[in-house]
Amino acid sequence: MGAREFNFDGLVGPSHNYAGLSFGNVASFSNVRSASNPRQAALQGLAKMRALAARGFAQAVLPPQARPNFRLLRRLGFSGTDADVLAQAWREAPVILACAYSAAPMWTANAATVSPSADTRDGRVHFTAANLNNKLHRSEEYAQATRSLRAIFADANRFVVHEALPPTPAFGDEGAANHTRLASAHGAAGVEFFVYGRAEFDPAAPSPKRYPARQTLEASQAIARLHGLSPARTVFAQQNPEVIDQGVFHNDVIAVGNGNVLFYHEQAFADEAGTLASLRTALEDVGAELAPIRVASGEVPVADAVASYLFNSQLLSKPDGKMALVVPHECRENAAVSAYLGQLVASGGPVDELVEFDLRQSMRNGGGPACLRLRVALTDEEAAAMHQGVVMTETLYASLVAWVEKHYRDRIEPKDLADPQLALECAAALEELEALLGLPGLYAPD
Ligand SMILES: N=C(N)NCCC[C@H](NC(=O)CCC(=O)O)C(=O)O
Repeated sequence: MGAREFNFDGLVGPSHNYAGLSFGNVASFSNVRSASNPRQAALQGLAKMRALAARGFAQAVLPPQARPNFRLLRRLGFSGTDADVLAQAWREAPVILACAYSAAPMWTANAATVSPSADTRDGRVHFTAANLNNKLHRSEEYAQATRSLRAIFADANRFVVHEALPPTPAFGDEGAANHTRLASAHGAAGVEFFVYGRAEFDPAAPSPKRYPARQTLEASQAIARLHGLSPARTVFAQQNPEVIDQGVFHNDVIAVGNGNVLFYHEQAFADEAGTLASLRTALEDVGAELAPIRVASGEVPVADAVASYLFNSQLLSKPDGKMALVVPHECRENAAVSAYLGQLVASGGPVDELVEFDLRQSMRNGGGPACLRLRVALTDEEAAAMHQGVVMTETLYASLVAWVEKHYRDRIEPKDLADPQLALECAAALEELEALLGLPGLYAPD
């Protein structure tokens, strides 16, 4: 039975803006209050999807979320007509207004954790939407993410979309940004690798001092239980708290895995040797051998990895058995990273090609190629059973480009969030998108 990895990229929403909402995410903080270009952001994301689909990689799209989040604003005491709510929030709490307008659901690596059917006890594909409770602007994404995933993966015989974990610090969950799957092939049983930043119920465990650890061990363990994963093929490892304090707010900023390859920085994990040993043992259980690609600090310092997003790359298996590394342009602009990449593809190892994209609009908020996609490995039967309207084709690409050009602004500054017209534009865009993707009622209120 054939199986492929679909990358579900987030379609950037019409309110993409820079509000400095993510403490611990260096790019988000440094670009606070600069002007964004939502139209360009969406087109950059679509160009990546189109190019990878054209290469034969399985590519799909996850829709944006309704913004502004009036439910959040009203829950926080802003009242009256929609225009009154926006005006009052702008006057009294512009940061809360920015949270309600955030287009952060574009980073679909944080939408959910996904376990393919080859790994789960009941043989279904399991999804758990991430509660993202570390940041106000992301803390309600799980509701629409759950709804969108249930609409796309509706066949209960093959798919299950769990409720998000309790939204409390003990279960801080950031989805697939801290989860990697290693396997000999996408359809084969694999090892699920969860990386956490802190352990709530173990006060002695090390934790970062400066920036928050967003993912807990307890959340990762709960997901492994919910998804029915085999303990012998599940590895939990702690992220190095020192790199969290240097801006590595998710594991996918310092490591990425695909097939039997783990591409990682030597400082990624609290216990590098122990983590590799656990992965090796677990992989033996599925008859595979770990192929680590270790990047030393002498080759690429952590600061360069964070600035360039070298590890926030997509590692994609090609039909010839080799892998392509999908990187942002920033990797070419960083001397150490560019030199490293030149050696990597010439080394005769598993990665023999670089594919570069201009994703600057997303990068300025701390989102690289890997943040923008959720990996869903599906058998051919499962792929046929999901909703087909989200699969990237030339036709869908052309319709989405026309839709973006019709509805999106090319500039949003902080003051624009107070403009009631922007809210109307966002609503009109999403109403049309439901029809375009063949998902009527996607944004219907609960
Ligand atoms: N690494 C992965 N998988 N995802 C990147 C997420 C970036 C996102 N940025 C933001 O939410 C910035 C929004 C703002 O500041 O306006 C975040 O920090 O959660």
